[in-house]
Amino acid sequence: MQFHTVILRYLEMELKSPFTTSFGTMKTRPVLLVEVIDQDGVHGWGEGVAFFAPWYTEETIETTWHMLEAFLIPLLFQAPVYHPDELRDRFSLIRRNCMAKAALEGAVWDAFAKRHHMPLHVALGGEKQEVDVGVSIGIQPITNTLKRIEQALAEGYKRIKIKIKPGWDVDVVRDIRHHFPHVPLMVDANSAYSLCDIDRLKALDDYELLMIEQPLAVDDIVDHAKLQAKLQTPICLDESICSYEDAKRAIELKSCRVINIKIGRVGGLTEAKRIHDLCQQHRIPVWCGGMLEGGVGRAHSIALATLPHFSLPSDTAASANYWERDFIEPEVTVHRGRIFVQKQHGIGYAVNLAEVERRIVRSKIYKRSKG
Ligand SMILES: O=C(O)CCC(=O)C1=CC=C[C@@H](O)[C@@H]1C(=O)O
Ligand SMILES: [Mg+2]
Repeated sequence: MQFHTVILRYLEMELKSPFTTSFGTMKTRPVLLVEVIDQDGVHGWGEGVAFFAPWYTEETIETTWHMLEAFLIPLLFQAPVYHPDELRDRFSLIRRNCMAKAALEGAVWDAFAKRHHMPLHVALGGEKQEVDVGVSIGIQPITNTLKRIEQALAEGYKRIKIKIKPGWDVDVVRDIRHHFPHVPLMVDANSAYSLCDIDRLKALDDYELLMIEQPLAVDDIVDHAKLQAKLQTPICLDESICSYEDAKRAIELKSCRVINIKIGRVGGLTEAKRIHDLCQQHRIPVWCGGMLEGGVGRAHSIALATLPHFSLPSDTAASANYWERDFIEPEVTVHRGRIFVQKQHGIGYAVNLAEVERRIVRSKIYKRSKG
Protein backbone atom coordinates (compact mmCIF):
# COMPACT_ATOMS: atom_id res chain seq x y z
CA MET A 1 0.00 0.00 0.00
CA GLN A 2 1.33 3.43 -0.89
CA PHE A 3 -0.45 6.07 1.12
CA HIS A 4 -0.74 9.45 -0.55
CA THR A 5 -3.19 11.29 1.70
CA VAL A 6 -3.64 11.60 5.46
CA ILE A 7 -6.37 13.73 7.02
CA LEU A 8 -6.20 14.79 10.67
CA ARG A 9 -9.38 15.93 12.38
CA TYR A 10 -9.50 17.32 15.91
CA LEU A 11 -12.93 16.91 17.53
CA GLU A 12 -14.31 17.80 20.92
CA MET A 13 -16.81 15.34 22.38
CA GLU A 14 -19.05 16.21 25.32
CA LEU A 15 -19.06 13.37 27.89
CA LYS A 16 -22.56 12.47 29.15
CA SER A 17 -21.28 12.88 32.68
CA PRO A 18 -17.93 14.16 34.00
CA PHE A 19 -15.27 11.48 34.62
CA THR A 20 -13.11 11.97 37.73
CA THR A 21 -9.88 10.12 38.51
CA SER A 22 -7.13 10.67 41.07
CA PHE A 23 -5.74 13.46 38.89
CA GLY A 24 -8.79 15.43 37.89
CA THR A 25 -12.13 15.69 36.16
CA MET A 26 -12.84 15.51 32.46
CA LYS A 27 -16.05 16.91 30.96
CA THR A 28 -15.02 17.15 27.35
CA ARG A 29 -12.93 14.58 25.50
CA PRO A 30 -10.67 15.71 22.65
CA VAL A 31 -10.43 13.15 19.85
CA LEU A 32 -7.86 13.08 17.07
CA LEU A 33 -9.23 11.19 14.08
CA VAL A 34 -6.73 9.98 11.51
CA GLU A 35 -7.82 8.98 8.01
CA VAL A 36 -5.35 7.45 5.56
CA ILE A 37 -5.97 6.84 1.85
CA ASP A 38 -3.88 4.56 -0.36
CA GLN A 39 -3.17 4.54 -4.10
CA ASP A 40 -6.38 2.61 -4.86
CA GLY A 41 -8.59 4.82 -2.74
CA VAL A 42 -8.83 2.44 0.25
CA HIS A 43 -9.52 4.44 3.42
CA GLY A 44 -8.41 3.52 6.93
CA TRP A 45 -9.33 5.11 10.25
CA GLY A 46 -7.35 5.53 13.46
CA GLU A 47 -7.89 7.50 16.67
CA GLY A 48 -5.43 9.38 18.88
CA VAL A 49 -6.30 8.88 22.53
CA ALA A 50 -4.23 11.57 24.30
CA PHE A 51 -6.09 14.00 26.55
CA PHE A 52 -5.89 17.82 26.75
CA ALA A 53 -3.27 17.62 29.51
CA PRO A 54 -0.35 15.21 30.07
CA TRP A 55 -1.66 13.64 33.26
CA TYR A 56 -2.11 10.08 32.08
CA THR A 57 1.08 9.86 30.01
CA GLU A 58 3.31 12.69 28.79
CA GLU A 59 1.35 13.07 25.52
CA THR A 60 -1.44 15.55 24.81
CA ILE A 61 -3.72 16.01 21.84
CA GLU A 62 -1.45 18.85 20.61
CA THR A 63 1.82 16.88 20.97
CA THR A 64 0.17 14.00 19.10
CA TRP A 65 -0.84 16.31 16.25
CA HIS A 66 2.68 17.77 16.11
CA MET A 67 4.40 14.36 16.05
CA LEU A 68 2.10 13.16 13.29
CA GLU A 69 2.55 16.26 11.17
CA ALA A 70 6.29 16.74 11.63
CA PHE A 71 7.53 13.14 11.71
CA LEU A 72 5.14 10.23 11.45
CA ILE A 73 3.09 11.18 8.37
CA PRO A 74 6.32 11.97 6.42
CA LEU A 75 7.65 8.53 7.48
CA LEU A 76 4.45 6.87 6.27
CA PHE A 77 4.67 8.65 2.91
CA GLN A 78 8.34 7.71 2.49
CA ALA A 79 7.77 4.15 1.22
CA PRO A 80 5.02 1.61 0.58
CA VAL A 81 3.72 -0.51 3.46
CA TYR A 82 3.32 -4.23 2.72
CA HIS A 83 2.16 -5.09 6.22
CA PRO A 84 1.28 -2.77 9.15
CA ASP A 85 3.78 -4.64 11.37
CA GLU A 86 6.54 -2.83 9.41
CA LEU A 87 5.55 0.50 10.95
CA ARG A 88 6.87 -0.48 14.37
CA ASP A 89 10.43 -0.44 12.97
CA ARG A 90 9.83 2.53 10.72
CA PHE A 91 8.50 4.63 13.61
CA SER A 92 11.20 3.44 16.03
CA LEU A 93 13.35 6.38 14.87
CA ILE A 94 11.00 8.44 16.99
CA ARG A 95 11.27 7.93 20.73
CA ARG A 96 8.08 7.14 22.67
CA ASN A 97 5.11 9.30 21.56
CA CYS A 98 3.17 6.05 21.60
CA MET A 99 -0.31 7.54 21.18
CA ALA A 100 0.74 9.46 18.07
CA LYS A 101 2.24 6.30 16.54
CA ALA A 102 -0.78 4.18 17.47
CA ALA A 103 -3.23 6.63 15.87
CA LEU A 104 -1.54 6.39 12.46
CA GLU A 105 -0.66 2.70 12.72
CA GLY A 106 -4.29 1.92 13.61
CA ALA A 107 -5.51 3.68 10.47
CA VAL A 108 -3.06 1.62 8.38
CA TRP A 109 -4.28 -1.61 10.03
CA ASP A 110 -7.87 -0.70 9.13
CA ALA A 111 -6.88 0.02 5.50
CA PHE A 112 -4.84 -3.21 5.37
CA ALA A 113 -7.79 -5.30 6.61
CA LYS A 114 -10.18 -3.60 4.14
CA ARG A 115 -7.73 -4.15 1.29
CA HIS A 116 -7.58 -7.85 2.13
CA HIS A 117 -11.36 -8.05 2.53
CA MET A 118 -11.34 -9.14 6.14
CA PRO A 119 -12.45 -7.78 9.51
CA LEU A 120 -9.65 -6.16 11.52
CA HIS A 121 -9.88 -8.78 14.25
CA VAL A 122 -9.22 -11.53 11.69
CA ALA A 123 -6.23 -9.59 10.32
CA LEU A 124 -4.89 -9.44 13.89
CA GLY A 125 -5.37 -13.17 14.47
CA GLY A 126 -8.35 -12.75 16.80
CA GLU A 127 -10.66 -15.70 17.24
CA LYS A 128 -13.51 -14.61 19.46
CA GLN A 129 -16.87 -13.59 18.06
CA GLU A 130 -17.79 -11.71 21.21
CA VAL A 131 -15.87 -9.96 23.97
CA ASP A 132 -16.75 -9.55 27.65
CA VAL A 133 -17.08 -6.01 28.86
CA GLY A 134 -16.75 -4.22 32.20
CA VAL A 135 -17.40 -0.63 33.15
CA SER A 136 -15.14 1.99 34.72
CA ILE A 137 -16.80 4.37 37.17
CA GLY A 138 -15.17 7.70 38.01
CA ILE A 139 -14.90 9.15 41.52
CA GLN A 140 -18.25 10.53 42.68
CA PRO A 141 -20.24 10.68 45.94
CA ILE A 142 -20.90 7.24 47.37
CA THR A 143 -24.67 7.30 46.77
CA ASN A 144 -24.05 8.09 43.10
CA THR A 145 -21.36 5.41 42.94
CA LEU A 146 -23.74 2.78 44.31
CA LYS A 147 -26.46 3.89 41.90
CA ARG A 148 -24.05 3.72 38.94
CA ILE A 149 -22.98 0.21 39.95
CA GLU A 150 -26.57 -0.93 40.22
CA GLN A 151 -27.34 0.51 36.80
CA ALA A 152 -24.22 -1.05 35.23
CA LEU A 153 -25.09 -4.46 36.67
CA ALA A 154 -28.66 -4.14 35.39
CA GLU A 155 -27.17 -3.42 31.95
CA GLY A 156 -25.21 -6.67 32.29
CA TYR A 157 -21.63 -5.39 32.63
CA LYS A 158 -19.41 -8.24 33.79
CA ARG A 159 -17.06 -6.31 36.05
CA ILE A 160 -17.07 -3.04 37.92
CA LYS A 161 -13.98 -0.86 38.22
CA ILE A 162 -13.90 2.16 40.47
CA LYS A 163 -11.28 4.86 40.68
CA ILE A 164 -9.55 5.37 44.01
CA LYS A 165 -7.17 7.90 45.54
CA PRO A 166 -5.83 8.41 49.09
CA GLY A 167 -8.84 9.19 51.29
CA TRP A 168 -11.25 7.64 48.76
CA ASP A 169 -10.43 3.96 48.95
CA VAL A 170 -10.95 1.49 51.81
CA ASP A 171 -14.20 3.02 53.12
CA VAL A 172 -15.66 3.22 49.64
CA VAL A 173 -14.75 -0.37 48.84
CA ARG A 174 -16.23 -1.49 52.17
CA ASP A 175 -19.50 0.30 51.35
CA ILE A 176 -19.62 -1.25 47.89
CA ARG A 177 -18.94 -4.72 49.23
CA HIS A 178 -21.69 -4.22 51.81
CA HIS A 179 -24.22 -3.59 49.04
CA PHE A 180 -22.72 -5.89 46.38
CA PRO A 181 -20.90 -8.69 48.24
CA HIS A 182 -20.12 -10.86 45.21
CA VAL A 183 -19.79 -8.50 42.29
CA PRO A 184 -16.53 -8.80 40.32
CA LEU A 185 -14.88 -5.58 41.53
CA MET A 186 -11.52 -3.88 40.98
CA VAL A 187 -9.97 -0.51 41.75
CA ASP A 188 -7.72 1.80 39.71
CA ALA A 189 -5.47 4.33 41.48
CA ASN A 190 -3.77 5.92 38.45
CA SER A 191 -0.48 6.13 40.41
CA ALA A 192 -1.91 8.02 43.38
CA TYR A 193 0.01 6.07 46.07
CA SER A 194 3.59 5.38 47.18
CA LEU A 195 5.09 2.59 49.24
CA CYS A 196 4.44 4.71 52.35
CA ASP A 197 0.74 3.87 51.83
CA ILE A 198 1.34 0.14 52.09
CA ASP A 199 -0.95 -0.37 55.10
CA ARG A 200 -3.85 1.34 53.36
CA LEU A 201 -3.30 -0.76 50.24
CA LYS A 202 -2.98 -3.96 52.30
CA ALA A 203 -6.34 -3.15 53.91
CA LEU A 204 -7.89 -3.62 50.47
CA ASP A 205 -6.91 -7.31 50.65
CA ASP A 206 -10.02 -7.91 52.80
CA TYR A 207 -12.46 -7.19 49.97
CA GLU A 208 -11.81 -9.85 47.34
CA LEU A 209 -10.87 -7.41 44.64
CA LEU A 210 -10.00 -8.84 41.25
CA MET A 211 -7.00 -6.52 41.13
CA ILE A 212 -5.58 -3.13 42.08
CA GLU A 213 -4.65 -1.21 38.95
CA GLN A 214 -1.55 1.00 38.89
CA PRO A 215 -1.25 1.88 42.57
CA LEU A 216 2.28 3.40 42.35
CA ALA A 217 4.19 5.76 40.07
CA VAL A 218 4.41 5.06 36.36
CA ASP A 219 8.18 4.36 36.46
CA ASP A 220 8.14 2.42 39.71
CA ILE A 221 8.20 -1.20 38.64
CA VAL A 222 10.71 -1.96 41.39
CA ASP A 223 8.41 -0.59 44.09
CA HIS A 224 5.46 -2.35 42.47
CA ALA A 225 7.41 -5.61 42.89
CA LYS A 226 7.97 -4.84 46.58
CA LEU A 227 4.28 -4.03 47.00
CA GLN A 228 3.05 -7.09 45.08
CA ALA A 229 5.15 -9.33 47.38
CA LYS A 230 3.21 -7.95 50.35
CA LEU A 231 -0.30 -7.94 48.84
CA GLN A 232 -2.63 -10.86 48.25
CA THR A 233 -4.63 -8.88 45.69
CA PRO A 234 -3.06 -9.01 42.22
CA ILE A 235 -1.55 -5.76 40.98
CA CYS A 236 -2.44 -4.85 37.40
CA LEU A 237 -0.08 -2.48 35.61
CA ASP A 238 -1.47 0.15 33.24
CA GLU A 239 0.62 3.36 32.89
CA SER A 240 3.90 1.50 33.66
CA ILE A 241 3.68 -0.66 30.53
CA CYS A 242 4.44 1.29 27.37
CA SER A 243 6.24 -1.44 25.42
CA TYR A 244 7.03 -5.14 25.14
CA GLU A 245 10.27 -4.47 27.05
CA ASP A 246 8.38 -2.82 29.92
CA ALA A 247 6.08 -5.85 30.11
CA LYS A 248 9.07 -8.22 30.06
CA ARG A 249 10.79 -6.40 32.92
CA ALA A 250 7.58 -6.19 34.98
CA ILE A 251 7.01 -9.94 34.55
CA GLU A 252 10.65 -10.76 35.43
CA LEU A 253 10.56 -8.55 38.52
CA LYS A 254 7.11 -9.88 39.51
CA SER A 255 5.82 -6.30 39.67
CA CYS A 256 2.31 -7.37 38.73
CA ARG A 257 0.11 -10.41 38.14
CA VAL A 258 -2.13 -8.84 35.49
CA ILE A 259 -1.52 -6.42 32.61
CA ASN A 260 -3.96 -3.96 31.09
CA ILE A 261 -3.13 -3.50 27.40
CA LYS A 262 -4.12 -0.20 25.78
CA ILE A 263 -3.29 0.24 22.12
CA GLY A 264 -2.47 3.95 22.44
CA ARG A 265 -0.27 3.58 25.49
CA VAL A 266 1.92 0.90 23.89
CA GLY A 267 2.30 2.52 20.46
CA GLY A 268 -0.09 0.48 18.35
CA LEU A 269 -1.74 -2.83 17.58
CA THR A 270 1.49 -4.59 16.58
CA GLU A 271 3.11 -3.83 19.95
CA ALA A 272 -0.15 -4.67 21.75
CA LYS A 273 -0.12 -8.09 20.07
CA ARG A 274 3.52 -8.68 21.07
CA ILE A 275 2.66 -7.89 24.70
CA HIS A 276 -0.36 -10.18 24.48
CA ASP A 277 1.84 -13.03 23.19
CA LEU A 278 4.45 -12.46 25.88
CA CYS A 279 1.81 -12.50 28.62
CA GLN A 280 0.33 -15.66 27.13
CA GLN A 281 3.73 -17.38 27.34
CA HIS A 282 4.12 -16.29 30.97
CA ARG A 283 0.49 -16.97 31.91
CA ILE A 284 -0.09 -13.35 32.94
CA PRO A 285 -3.80 -12.58 32.36
CA VAL A 286 -4.48 -9.53 30.19
CA TRP A 287 -7.46 -7.34 29.42
CA CYS A 288 -8.05 -4.45 27.08
CA GLY A 289 -8.08 -1.06 28.79
CA GLY A 290 -10.05 1.98 27.66
CA MET A 291 -9.28 5.67 27.25
CA LEU A 292 -12.84 7.02 26.98
CA GLU A 293 -12.36 6.64 23.23
CA GLY A 294 -14.69 7.70 20.48
CA GLY A 295 -16.09 4.98 18.24
CA VAL A 296 -13.02 4.44 16.07
CA GLY A 297 -10.69 3.89 19.01
CA ARG A 298 -13.24 1.60 20.64
CA ALA A 299 -13.57 -0.43 17.43
CA HIS A 300 -9.81 -1.03 17.42
CA SER A 301 -9.90 -2.09 21.09
CA ILE A 302 -12.75 -4.53 20.44
CA ALA A 303 -10.76 -6.11 17.59
CA LEU A 304 -7.70 -6.45 19.83
CA ALA A 305 -9.74 -8.02 22.64
CA THR A 306 -10.66 -10.94 20.34
CA LEU A 307 -7.10 -12.32 20.67
CA PRO A 308 -7.20 -15.59 22.61
CA HIS A 309 -5.35 -14.55 25.78
CA PHE A 310 -7.67 -11.61 26.61
CA SER A 311 -9.42 -13.45 29.41
CA LEU A 312 -10.82 -10.62 31.56
CA PRO A 313 -13.56 -8.09 30.66
CA SER A 314 -12.40 -5.05 28.66
CA ASP A 315 -12.97 -1.36 29.49
CA THR A 316 -14.86 -0.97 26.22
CA ALA A 317 -18.33 -0.03 27.40
CA ALA A 318 -21.16 0.84 25.01
CA SER A 319 -21.05 4.14 23.11
CA ALA A 320 -24.09 5.21 25.16
CA ASN A 321 -22.02 4.92 28.35
CA TYR A 322 -20.01 7.95 27.23
CA TRP A 323 -21.85 9.93 24.54
CA GLU A 324 -25.33 11.11 23.61
CA ARG A 325 -24.31 10.17 20.06
CA ASP A 326 -21.10 8.46 18.91
CA PHE A 327 -19.65 9.24 15.45
CA ILE A 328 -19.73 5.65 14.16
CA GLU A 329 -22.48 3.56 12.56
CA PRO A 330 -23.72 1.43 14.17
CA GLU A 331 -22.82 2.59 17.69
CA VAL A 332 -21.14 0.08 19.99
CA THR A 333 -23.77 -1.77 21.99
CA VAL A 334 -23.41 -4.22 24.87
CA HIS A 335 -25.74 -7.19 25.36
CA ARG A 336 -25.59 -8.99 28.69
CA GLY A 337 -22.05 -7.74 29.18
CA ARG A 338 -20.83 -8.77 25.73
CA ILE A 339 -20.03 -7.01 22.49
CA PHE A 340 -20.64 -9.04 19.34
CA VAL A 341 -17.73 -8.49 17.01
CA GLN A 342 -18.65 -6.86 13.68
CA LYS A 343 -18.22 -8.96 10.55
CA GLN A 344 -17.68 -6.10 8.09
CA HIS A 345 -14.20 -5.56 6.70
CA GLY A 346 -11.73 -3.37 8.59
CA ILE A 347 -12.82 -1.93 11.94
CA GLY A 348 -16.38 -3.00 11.13
CA TYR A 349 -18.02 0.34 11.92
CA ALA A 350 -18.52 3.21 9.45
CA VAL A 351 -17.49 6.75 10.34
CA ASN A 352 -20.48 9.10 10.25
CA LEU A 353 -18.94 12.24 8.74
CA ALA A 354 -21.93 14.40 9.63
CA GLU A 355 -21.45 13.51 13.32
CA VAL A 356 -17.72 14.15 12.95
CA GLU A 357 -18.28 17.57 11.34
CA ARG A 358 -20.56 18.62 14.20
CA ARG A 359 -17.67 18.34 16.67
CA ILE A 360 -14.77 19.50 14.56
CA VAL A 361 -12.32 22.02 15.99
CA ARG A 362 -9.88 21.89 13.08
CA SER A 363 -8.72 19.58 10.33
CA LYS A 364 -5.84 19.40 7.88
CA ILE A 365 -5.06 17.39 4.76
CA TYR A 366 -1.52 16.11 4.12
CA LYS A 367 -0.52 14.97 0.62
CA ARG A 368 2.49 12.93 -0.40
CA SER A 369 4.68 14.93 -2.73
CA LYS A 370 5.28 13.16 -6.03
CA GLY A 371 8.74 12.02 -7.11
O1 LIG B 1 -12.66 3.92 28.52
C1 LIG B 1 -13.02 3.54 29.65
O2 LIG B 1 -14.20 3.27 29.92
C2 LIG B 1 -12.01 3.39 30.74
C3 LIG B 1 -11.85 4.63 31.48
C4 LIG B 1 -10.68 4.59 32.43
O3 LIG B 1 -10.75 3.88 33.40
C5 LIG B 1 -9.53 5.37 32.13
C6 LIG B 1 -9.52 6.20 31.09
C7 LIG B 1 -8.49 7.14 30.92
C8 LIG B 1 -7.53 7.30 31.84
C9 LIG B 1 -7.65 6.68 33.10
O4 LIG B 1 -8.29 7.49 34.01
C10 LIG B 1 -8.40 5.34 33.00
C11 LIG B 1 -7.49 4.22 33.23
O5 LIG B 1 -6.48 4.45 33.83
O6 LIG B 1 -7.73 3.05 32.88
MG1 LIG C 1 -5.90 2.54 34.52
